[in-house]
Parts: sequence; structure tokens; C-alpha cells
Amino acid sequence: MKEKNPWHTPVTIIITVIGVIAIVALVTVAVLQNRPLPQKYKYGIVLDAGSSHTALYIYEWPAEKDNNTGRVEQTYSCKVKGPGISSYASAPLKAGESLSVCMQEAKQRVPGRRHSQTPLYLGATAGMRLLNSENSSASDKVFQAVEEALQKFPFSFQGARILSGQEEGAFGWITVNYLDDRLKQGLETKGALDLGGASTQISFVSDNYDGSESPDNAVTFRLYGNDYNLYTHSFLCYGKDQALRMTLAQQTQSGPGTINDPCFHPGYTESRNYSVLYDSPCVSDRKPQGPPANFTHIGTGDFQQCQEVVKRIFNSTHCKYSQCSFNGVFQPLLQGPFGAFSAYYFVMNFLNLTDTSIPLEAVREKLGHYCATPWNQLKQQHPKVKLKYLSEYCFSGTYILTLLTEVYNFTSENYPNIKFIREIKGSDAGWTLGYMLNLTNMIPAEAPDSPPLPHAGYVSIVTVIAILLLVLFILSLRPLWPLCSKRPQIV
Ligand SMILES: Nc1ccn([C@@H]2O[C@H](COP(=O)(O)OP(=O)(O)OP(=O)(O)O)[C@@H](O)[C@H]2O)c(=O)n1
Repeated sequence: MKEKNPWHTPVTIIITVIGVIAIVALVTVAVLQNRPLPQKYKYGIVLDAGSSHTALYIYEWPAEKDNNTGRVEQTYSCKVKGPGISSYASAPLKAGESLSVCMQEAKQRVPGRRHSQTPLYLGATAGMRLLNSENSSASDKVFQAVEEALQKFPFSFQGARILSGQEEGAFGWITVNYLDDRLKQGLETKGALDLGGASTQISFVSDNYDGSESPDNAVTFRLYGNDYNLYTHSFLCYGKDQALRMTLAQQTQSGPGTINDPCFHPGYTESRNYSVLYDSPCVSDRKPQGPPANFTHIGTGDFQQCQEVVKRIFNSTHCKYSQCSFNGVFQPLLQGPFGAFSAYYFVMNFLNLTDTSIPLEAVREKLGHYCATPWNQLKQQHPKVKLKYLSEYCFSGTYILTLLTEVYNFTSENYPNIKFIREIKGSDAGWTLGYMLNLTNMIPAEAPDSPPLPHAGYVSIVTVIAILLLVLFILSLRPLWPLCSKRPQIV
């Protein structure tokens, strides 16, 4: 007679079904309860009012990770048409108006329901520092016009102000290290080299610097549970546009009608106005007495001589500290990798010199060759590049190389530690992100608590445990397995 399968008894079937349902329910509840919520985002807008132009950046981060664990990313940038706001000193209303195209665009990009909670900041750098130093009422009027224009937008406007040089340096350093994930992980930090139009910043952490020597250069932070003693210095007037003015001022001290400039290409000829050249606090006190109205600026294209002319704008004669970069400013020993951005990148990228594994000697040789290229030939080779930019790359490249190697003291050994960067993981390198992270308290002093397991790990463990329970459950029913416990005896 055929023996009845004991698995088919109603009790076993019911227990097994209930067990399976219970385990499936356990896994489902655990997974649903802990699944990541659909992403909602928060936004922040920063306007970088630089000396040469203004740029708008929109940042975005997951709303539920507001408490310091979410990643802030740049999702949009807009270059404001026209010059920097400091150039509107004689027509301040136009400074406000100039921002409207980018601001309208920001209104479209940030979802409407988030407008009123989105902070909007405007930070001005060296252009406004210079205007404020020579004419503070003109600078106030520009700010007033800009603030009135920005208040008309539906964002949460947090004010417009001038950043100090130290803030500009420190926030640039935070941006680079935040985007590189060096802060959260407590890794060795990266120095920040920023070259603007009117100022330049150098910021890095050095074992040789604890802030006791030249405390004015120190910024201390506690970020994600780590302490940092940052060295930072901003050199006003040493951005590349003002540095060019100073170099031209050096060459026109006697008020000549013509200068032969090794930093411009052979065949380059331009008539320049003395009043325009000397219309900046960086050079105004050196204006020659009774010069002609104009001088003829003639290029000779000689890198070596250009470097000599450039060197003259750096004063290395006095230093009251253990060591200085120039103009009596303390600088500790260079340490670690460096990210060089803004004009460092624009210029070196144009010159095809962003690869720092190229030996310094070869870089100098290439630059020498570039500077010697006739102006007409260059214009033909780069018909789309703005002539003002094109004419200045020889000077700018020479200035960058001189600043890095003769002044900051980068050598053939540590020059490869520099990386010329425009952006990191899609966000522009610059002070704006660091500024916003600071003002929104997005970087905590202490390391935030994080869940012991990521969601995927949690789900896997719950599933494995559930399967194990199922197997144990089935095994526990072994006594009910007649096929196993009572094997038919074959006699
Ligand atoms: N494709 C580009 C874009 C910009 N520049 C130059 O790069 C310099 C620096 O630009 P930026 O970093 O925008 O400086 P600003 O913020 O304007 O200057 P600062 O920070 O000194 O106020 C300016 O001289 C600008 O003319 C350049 O040579 N090539």
C-alpha cells in the first residue's frame, strides 16, 4: 500500500505556511521601515562679486541630511555679463541691474516651493576691497544698489559684504578639502592657491606652523572632530590684472612715450593712456609727474627678460620672521599637495601647461617659445580668443611661474605637488562653497554620528538571518519527517 507523505499532513502544511509568511513579513517590515526616503533637496545661492566679473553658483544637498552628513554639490553656475561690480562706482544702479539675468535663471532652476527658504549670499573680493579703500562712499553705494536688486528676488537674501583676504583664502581651502573628502575622513589636507584679478591667496597646513609666529596668518578650525592650524595670506594688488598694472608702472616710471615690454609678443603695439593705467590704488602713488597723455606699448616677447621685470614687483629685502615669501610677509615651509585654481587654471590651461609632471625647465622653455611667437601669428592661431586675454597670456604665464617658483619657493621637487584645477567633482574650486558651508553650519566641529550599517548592508543581514531562521524552522520539524525518521526497512 502506498505510504502517505507526512509533509502533506494539514498541521505541517499550516505551520510551514505560517512560518514562511511570518519571515516574509519580518523582512518586508524591516526593509520598508528602513528604506531611504525619496530625496528632497535644499538649495543655497552664492554670488562671487570678483574684481573682473561676478559669477552666481547654485548649490544643492539632500534635505534630510541637512545635519552635516549630506554632500553639497554645485548644480549650476552663471557668469554675469559685464565687469565686476567695483567697476560700476560711477553708475551703481547698473551694478544691481547687471545681476538680473543670472538671478532670473536661478529663479527658474530652484524649485518654486523652495525659494523662500533658499539663502542667497553675495560676497565681494579684492575689487571691492580696493574701491572701499580709495572711496568708501562709492563702495557703499554699489552695495546699496546690489542689495536693493537682490531683495527683489523671492530668495532669503542674507546680505552683501566684502570678504577679508583671510576669509577668501580660508574658504577656498575649505572648498578644496571638502570636495576632496579630506575633511570628513581626516586625511592630509591640500593647500589652496587662488589667483584672482586683483588679489592672490595662498593657504596650507604646515607642521612648521602653529600660529605663534605671525599670528595674523593663522586660522584655526575644528572640523569633523579634527583640529587644523591653517596658514593663509592674501596679497592685495597681486592678482594678475593688478600685477600687470604694477609691472607696467615699473616700466613707465620716467613717463616715457614708448616702452618695449618683454612680456608682450613681438609685433604687439597698443596705445595706452597713463591716467587709465594709474587709476588704481595699487599704482596711483607711483604715477610719474607730467607724463604725456598716452604711451605706446610695444611687445618684444622675451620670457627671461619678462621674468626679470616681473620679479621687480616683489620686494624680498626685508623679513622680520624666520622666513618670508615677499613684502615682509611670513610664510612657513611649503607642505603637502596643492590645488591651484581660478586664473592659475585659466592661464596654464590655455598655455597647455597644466601637467605638472613636465619638468620646470621644460615649462620655462615652452613659455619662452610662446612669448616669442609673433602677435600676428598668434591672432591667426586663436581667432576666437578675446584679444585682451590673448595678449596677456605671456605675461600671466610668466607671472604665475615667477610667483610659484621665485616667491613661494616651489622647486623642481615639489612643483609636481601642484595640480591646476578648475573644478572638483563638478563643483568649481573657489571660496564660494566654503563660504556657504560655513554660513549654513554645514560642517560640524565634531564627527557626526553615522548609522552602523548602510541601508544595503542592513537589508542583506536581515535577509540572511530570515533565511537561516526558515532553514532552522524546517529542521526543527524533523520529527515530523517520517521519511527521514522511519525509513522503510528492506528485509
Ligand atoms: N577664461 C578666462 C577667464 C578669466 N581670466 C582672467 O582670470 C583672472 C581671475 O579671474 P577670477 O578668478 O574670476 O578673479 P576675480 O574673482 O574677478 O578677482 P578677485 O578674486 O581678485 O576679485 C581675471 O584676470 C580674468 O581676466 C582669464 O584669463 N581667462
